[in-house]
Amino acid sequence: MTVDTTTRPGLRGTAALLSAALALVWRASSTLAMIRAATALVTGLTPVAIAWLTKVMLDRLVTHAPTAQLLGVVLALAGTVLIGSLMPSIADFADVELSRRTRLTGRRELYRAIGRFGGLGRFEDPAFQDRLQLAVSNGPATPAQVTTNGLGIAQGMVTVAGFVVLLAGLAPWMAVVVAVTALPTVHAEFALSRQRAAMMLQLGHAERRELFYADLVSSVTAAKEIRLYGLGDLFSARMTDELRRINRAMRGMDLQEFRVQSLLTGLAAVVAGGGLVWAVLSARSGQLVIGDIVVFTAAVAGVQTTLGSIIAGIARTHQALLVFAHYQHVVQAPADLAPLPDRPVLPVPPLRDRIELRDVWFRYGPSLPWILRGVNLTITAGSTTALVGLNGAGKSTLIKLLCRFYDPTRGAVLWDGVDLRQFPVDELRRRVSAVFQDFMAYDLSAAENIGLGDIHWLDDRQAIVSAAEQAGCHTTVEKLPRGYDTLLTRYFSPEDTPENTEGVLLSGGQWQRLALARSFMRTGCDLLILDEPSAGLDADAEHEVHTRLRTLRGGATALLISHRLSAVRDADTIVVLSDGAAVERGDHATLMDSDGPYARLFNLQASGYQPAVPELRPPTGR
Ligand SMILES: Nc1ncnc2c1ncn2[C@@H]1O[C@H](COP(=O)(O)OP(=O)(O)OP(=O)(O)O)[C@@H](O)[C@H]1O
Repeated sequence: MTVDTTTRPGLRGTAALLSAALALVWRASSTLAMIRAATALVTGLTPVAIAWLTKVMLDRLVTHAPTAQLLGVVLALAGTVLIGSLMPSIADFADVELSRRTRLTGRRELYRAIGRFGGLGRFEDPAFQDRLQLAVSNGPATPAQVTTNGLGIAQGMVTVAGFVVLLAGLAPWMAVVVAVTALPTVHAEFALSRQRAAMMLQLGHAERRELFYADLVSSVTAAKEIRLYGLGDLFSARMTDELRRINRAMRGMDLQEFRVQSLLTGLAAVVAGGGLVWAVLSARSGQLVIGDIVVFTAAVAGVQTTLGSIIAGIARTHQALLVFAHYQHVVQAPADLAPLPDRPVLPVPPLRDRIELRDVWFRYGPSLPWILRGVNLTITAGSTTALVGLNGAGKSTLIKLLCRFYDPTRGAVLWDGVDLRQFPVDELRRRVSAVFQDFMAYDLSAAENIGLGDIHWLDDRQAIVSAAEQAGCHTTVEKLPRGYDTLLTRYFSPEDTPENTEGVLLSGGQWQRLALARSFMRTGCDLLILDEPSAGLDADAEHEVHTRLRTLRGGATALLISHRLSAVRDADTIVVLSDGAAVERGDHATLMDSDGPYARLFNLQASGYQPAVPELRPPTGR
């Protein structure tokens, strides 16, 4: 794991984080923020006013002041107590509501930022995932925590300032002693908050693993294998191990905090006790009157308690800011797909001529092996190109580059001669439709599962039905209990139909047809990519999909990946990818004549032995 610099952001960094957190709260609700600030000011002044009014009342009582004056101060005292006791409820309400609204705004801005990540690289970076996890789980709550704690600090400062003024009138040295004893507390609290924030980041990794095992044990997707292979206990044990590790780290931190707090409380008690002895002795010698002792005691206790809470508030704010730093890191992350320097950004024109991969080299990380090694490949506009090759040859990787989920490590992908990096990525993707090998099965209705292929037509039932017809799944969907409105999951239940509360699960091949229908929603796209579109289809369906592909793609350029070579023999061009390079290309007849790797694989499948994965061997014993 990389060392995290956000645990020590420095003074300027802290100030920037603070203003960003406060700005987020202000965006969430400026009115509530102002109400909360007002309650902090009033609450801060209340204890000082009470102490002072108590002193005045006692002095008037001792000096036998007129009843009206005495009652006046009693009424003022009662009014102050009343206002003071109302403030916490108002502050609590404002805090909770402000926190709710800030979380909403924070989450919205965070997910908008995540949506702006154009590529996939960040999602595969464990260090970034740790930050992301922290940003998602705790980040949006931190600005409200910063504000509440910040106002608590301001409120405490008002109280301390008031008490120090009162205390300085009686014993200036005591004000100095109380302030000096606060210094070790400040230091200790800062150190603790830094440690806690660093621990949270480190635990993020363990928490993700714990969540991973917890999800596995309770997920319907994993339920079959877990039961068949008897993995439940293993995964539960791993989950509890992670949880134990997390608890151990947190317990260690709590204990350390407990020890430091106890020491500091002891120090404060010694100072307060010493002060009280002095005050009592001074009163006996006539230097102080009874009201002075009340003010003195209230001021020492008030200053110490409030200083304690100010310091704890600063530490909590500091810690919340350190967590907020991860949120900011994610929200402000620069574009992960950098445009080409010194080249203009261009609108994406409709594909007229060809897509070309020119000497493309690619690896998923600097320390990972090369997956594509100098691929040169031309995909002619309006034609069907099939990409074939053994498992791991790099076929899916190549289409990920075409969709610009990653940029080539070396070389370029050109769209009618223009480097893909010169196009706005969203615009490029609007010209592409795809069925990925690991396509999504959404826990939504059948109509939505198809309509998501083009959200502009999400509510257009006619467009959805027509896409389903093209993919050959219209009849299947129509026969579902609620037709296109049937929920394709048993994870949720339909909200509006109490008499029919169960969703329906589809078979693998049926899901694949739905994914195909989803890709057909995007009519008028320039490039249609089908990565193993027929792997889960029965023989009839496979034949139908491939024979109809020419009409289905409606003039678009098609790129087809399949292990069933009979399915791609009609393609205009077949490209064989081997070990990260395009080793053969041509139409079926040409490649068969040349008797190379394609012909060998084709003959192997045609001979009756038709594995979907040609090189797959039966597992050997260990
Ligand atoms: N996100 C990733 N991070 C790191 N390595 C990856 C990633 N995705 C794929 N690889 C590696 O890249 C290589 C090529 O994978 P790819 O999925 O492109 O092969 P393929 O030709 O589509 O294989 P198959 O026929 O099995 O689908 C594999 O060795 C795989 O381990």
